[in-house]
Order: sequence, then C-alpha cells, then structure tokens
Amino acid sequence: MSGNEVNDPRIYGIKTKIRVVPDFPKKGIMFQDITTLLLDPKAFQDTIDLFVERYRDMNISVVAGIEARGFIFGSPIALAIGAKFVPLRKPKKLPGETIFEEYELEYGSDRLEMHVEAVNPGDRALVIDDLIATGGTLCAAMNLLERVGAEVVECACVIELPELKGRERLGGKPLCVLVEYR
Ligand SMILES: O=P(O)(O)OC[C@H]1O[C@H](OP(=O)(O)OP(=O)(O)O)[C@H](O)[C@@H]1O
Ligand SMILES: Nc1ncnc2[nH]cnc12
Repeated sequence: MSGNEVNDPRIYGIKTKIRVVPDFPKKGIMFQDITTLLLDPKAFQDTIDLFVERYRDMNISVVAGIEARGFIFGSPIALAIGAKFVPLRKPKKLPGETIFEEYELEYGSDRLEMHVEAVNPGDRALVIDDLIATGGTLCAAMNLLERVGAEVVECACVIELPELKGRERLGGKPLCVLVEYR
C-alpha cells in the first residue's frame, strides 16, 4: 500500500486480477479494468478487507464514493466500518438539493454533485474511488465535502497511475493506494 507503506501479500493477487486494456476508451489510454477483479471473490474481498483494516479505527463517519466505480468499493467499506455512505454523482442524478464541482479528466471533463444534507459539519470523511489518474476527480470530491464543513481524513483508491502526478493535486491530503500501474 503506498502513501503509508503496507507490504501485504494480498496485494499481488489483487494486481493480477486487474485487466489492462490498451487504447480504451481512446487511443493512448491504458485502461485499468477493475471488472475482472470483481469476478474473483477472493481478490475483491481482499481489496475491501485491506481498506477496512486500515480505516475501522479511524473514527470515519462518512464514506464518500465516486460514481461509478467508487460505489463498488465504497459501499462495502462503509458498511464494514459503520459509517454512512454518500454517493458523489455525475450531473442530474440526485433529486435533492445539491452542490457541484467541475473537473478535467484524462479523457475529457466532467462534474460531480453531492446532496448537501447528506454531510454535516464535523463529519470525518473518507473518499473512495477505483483509480487516481490526474487527481481532478478526487480534488473535486474533497472540495464538495469541505464546502459543507466535513474534514477529509484520507482518500483511497485501488489503483494509482503515478506518472500522471494526481497525488500532487491533493494539497498534501493523504492518499492510500493498493496498486501502482507504471
Ligand atoms: O484522477 P482523474 O484523472 O480525475 O481520473 C480518475 C477517474 O476517472 C475514472 O472515472 P470516469 O470519469 O471514467 O467515470 P466512471 O467511473 O463513471 O466510468 C475513475 O473511475 C476515476 O473516477
Ligand atoms: N487509465 C485509466 N483506466 C481506468 N480508468 C481511468 N480513469 C482515468 N484514467 C483511467
């Protein structure tokens, strides 16, 4: 685990289950496909367990999962550590009062929205996604949480693409990742 280094034998098994698809969704992108990890219950469970072991005693009150793939990992982590789960969604999906942040992606631009009443001042937040590339998505997620008064304790992703230097956009906030793809 990088960020706070944990050398766990389960990480190798997780890494082998992530499929790399060249030139998807467009030429030059090495797409990290976590759907193949989800097909392996042991590797999927190990992924969740590693995060739960890290966060269960950190007094996290809210797990914010980023649409879409952050929902897959964020929900079971939230349940296991006894925190509420808040989905950070793509535009026009949430029916309540929302705030939004816009951001640039490795292959385009997008916008994240959050229900304002879902997070309270003083909440201790963990932000979960499958992958950090340029860091724009995590940065937008942190901004949403901080705008309503939450403290972002840490961000966590299964995969980091270190060459894109996304970590540098997090303003020094700790980031925990299981697998680096170089
Ligand atoms: O670090 P960044 O450069 O911001 O990129 C990382 C984001 O890109 C991917 O999501 P995508 O926007 O493709 O959406 P999806 O999960 O709905 O497929 C990935 O799941 C992260 O959320
Ligand atoms: N290379 C990549 N693989 C999977 N998801 C991504 N999101 C941004 N870049 C990505």
